[in-house]
Amino acid sequence: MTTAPEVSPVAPPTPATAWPAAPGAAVEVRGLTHAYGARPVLDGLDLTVRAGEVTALLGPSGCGKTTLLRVVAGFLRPDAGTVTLDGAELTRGRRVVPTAGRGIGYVPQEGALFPHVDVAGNLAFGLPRSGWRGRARGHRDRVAELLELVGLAPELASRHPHELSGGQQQRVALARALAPRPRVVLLDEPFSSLDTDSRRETSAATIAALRAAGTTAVLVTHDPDEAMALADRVAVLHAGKVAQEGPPQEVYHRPVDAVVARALGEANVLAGRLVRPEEVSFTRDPQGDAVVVSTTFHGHDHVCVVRLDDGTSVTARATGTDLPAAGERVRLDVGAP
Ligand SMILES: Nc1ncnc2c1ncn2[C@@H]1O[C@H](COP(=O)(O)OP(=O)(O)OP(=O)(O)O)[C@@H](O)[C@H]1O
Repeated sequence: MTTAPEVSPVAPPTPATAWPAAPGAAVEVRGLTHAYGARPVLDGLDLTVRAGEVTALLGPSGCGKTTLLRVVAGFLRPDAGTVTLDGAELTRGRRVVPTAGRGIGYVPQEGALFPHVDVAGNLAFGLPRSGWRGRARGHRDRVAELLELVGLAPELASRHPHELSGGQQQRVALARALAPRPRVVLLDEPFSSLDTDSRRETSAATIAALRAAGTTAVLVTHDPDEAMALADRVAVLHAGKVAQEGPPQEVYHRPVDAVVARALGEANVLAGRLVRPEEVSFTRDPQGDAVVVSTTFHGHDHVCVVRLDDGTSVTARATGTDLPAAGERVRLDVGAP
């Protein structure tokens, strides 16, 4: 059962309804610990989210990504640790700044929109409530601006959520989260329910909108390709902590351990050295030291599993049409792709 956090408000850092564009903000998470009953999920987790950047949180199902987002958003009170936004503490001991006072937007996987209200109504929900006179006009302008920001046509303002595609719905959910000009937006696997084409298009539009708004973002995903393609930095969660954080290239090519290496994609660990499948090449050779176990076609390339004579299994990526078949002998070379 999920229980509501006991919220003992401390003064929010700034009003959540600030109309002028807020600068990007950095979130600092220190020593965050949370257990559901006796089961620890976060265990002294540290994470820095840099201002104006997109940080992807990557990790397998159940590793605590959503739990971390819920703590940062203020939906869940942690057992221990601190969260600060722009240097202002959001948690202080067992007291927390309420969600509404944090200046943080949240985009869940799906189903975030109010079904009986049109798009304009959904967006208006995220807008500041101050200034009654001229508000309708101001809201109309802002709704148009928000739709443009997320790459949606202005005519969609009068549609209801069920008259939109899944990708369009997620863009409206993002626009609504951006409406009050939050300093940070947290996105919890926002593209997971979309099919491949819509996913690519929606994720690109989402990142473009975040960058245009200059909003700091945390994007939860368990897809390493998505994390590396979309984010400025990637943080890999493992065993309740951030195992490694850094730019995608760095985490991919210089993982701190095999767990991080595998979180970012296929990896071979040979005699203590990490080798990515694209760094392994092989040529047909009856005198070679390995035999092909399987070859799987992936459109852009093939993934080949090859077994060395000492029993070590190695995964390689290969392009071309004349590839050795299962059972053929090959010679392996390891080097830069
Ligand atoms: N309210 C809750 N009560 C008890 N256990 C929970 C609760 N919420 C989450 N958990 C458990 O805590 C662990 C972490 O869950 P969390 O949702 O944070 O993981 P996640 O990394 O976001 O997973 P996914 O990628 O599948 O969404 C899981 O084992 C989950 O079953």
